[in-house]
Amino acid sequence: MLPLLELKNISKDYGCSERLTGKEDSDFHVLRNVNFAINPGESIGLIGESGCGKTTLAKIAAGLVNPTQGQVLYSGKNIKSFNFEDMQRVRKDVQIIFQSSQSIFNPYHTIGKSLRQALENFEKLSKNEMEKRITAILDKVGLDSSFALRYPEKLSGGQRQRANIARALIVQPRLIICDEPVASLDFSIRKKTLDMLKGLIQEMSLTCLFISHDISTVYYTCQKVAVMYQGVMLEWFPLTPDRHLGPVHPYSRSLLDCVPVSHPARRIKGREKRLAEPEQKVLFRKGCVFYERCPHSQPGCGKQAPALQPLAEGHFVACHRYHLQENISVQQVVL
Ligand SMILES: Nc1ncnc2c1ncn2[C@@H]1O[C@H](COP(=O)(O)OP(=O)(O)OP(=O)(O)O)[C@@H](O)[C@H]1O
Repeated sequence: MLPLLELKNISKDYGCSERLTGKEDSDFHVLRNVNFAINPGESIGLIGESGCGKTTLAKIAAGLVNPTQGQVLYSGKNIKSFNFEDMQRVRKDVQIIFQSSQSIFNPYHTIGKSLRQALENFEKLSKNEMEKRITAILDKVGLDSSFALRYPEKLSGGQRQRANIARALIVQPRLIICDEPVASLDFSIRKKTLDMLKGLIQEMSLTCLFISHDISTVYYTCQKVAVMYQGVMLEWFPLTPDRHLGPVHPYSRSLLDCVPVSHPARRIKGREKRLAEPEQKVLFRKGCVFYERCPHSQPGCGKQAPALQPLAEGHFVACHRYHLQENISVQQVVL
């Protein structure tokens, strides 16, 4: 199957002010050789801690930011070769739901006017058709038509995030990128909003890239998970109901350990040690990016970066533990 969206060897550097003075290595490397593909109808979760480059990846995927290196393929075609009309199609087909709905809406426009503007960017509809689309989408996200006449400040955080979801879905996209869509919401409405989003993804047969720092949210909504650390993909694993192994990379497993467990007997001892903060941001170097924080690091890990290699069907991991120590089985390493 041809992926709907594919990122090939994507790197992104943000130049520092020193770059103007000619010091090229002062670039800030946010993404390094990231490969990513999403097939039509798939829901993939992308997890990693704050600042690892998730939003940058999402913006590159949506064509909002250019990568420093690498290619973005939409339906198999490099978007660099796209003309204005082709790019408009990508902008319509790929919509992002950002974490905070606070700054998404113009405070001087009603929700209805903002939704209308989103539609006008891509479709020529009569006034009547537009009003029908607005009422229908508000209804889908659980808001009645009176919300179209309200200003954003008159909505609660949860209602505004629903309106934000309506803004992304009203143009009938093919792929939605949900960038921490419930992180800014109260715990009491997170599950309800996630349920609604999950239902709409199924109902509208959408392809979904779900970004979160919380592995449990992704477990709830996706079929595959990609784990990123400091701009490098460390693991890809499937979330099938009969999964035996789950994630195996030490970083992915430490993310799993962060999920609150109610039963004291099932809590993991030594969690604080495994999740110790790095003393400083690790800049890209030869070895594994997780080397300094890894509870299982060996001298070889600091010298050579591990490649993302297959471990089982649909499961890839970039860790020397699995690929250098060939005499150790995966089960032995994980247990
Ligand atoms: N336009 C920019 N110019 C310079 N640096 C940037 C820019 N955008 C992002 N960064 C930096 O790139 C790094 C990755 O940012 P990004 O927003 O992609 O991370 P993230 O994983 O989405 O974080 P969070 O979960 O907190 O949103 C951060 O250190 C950020 O400061």
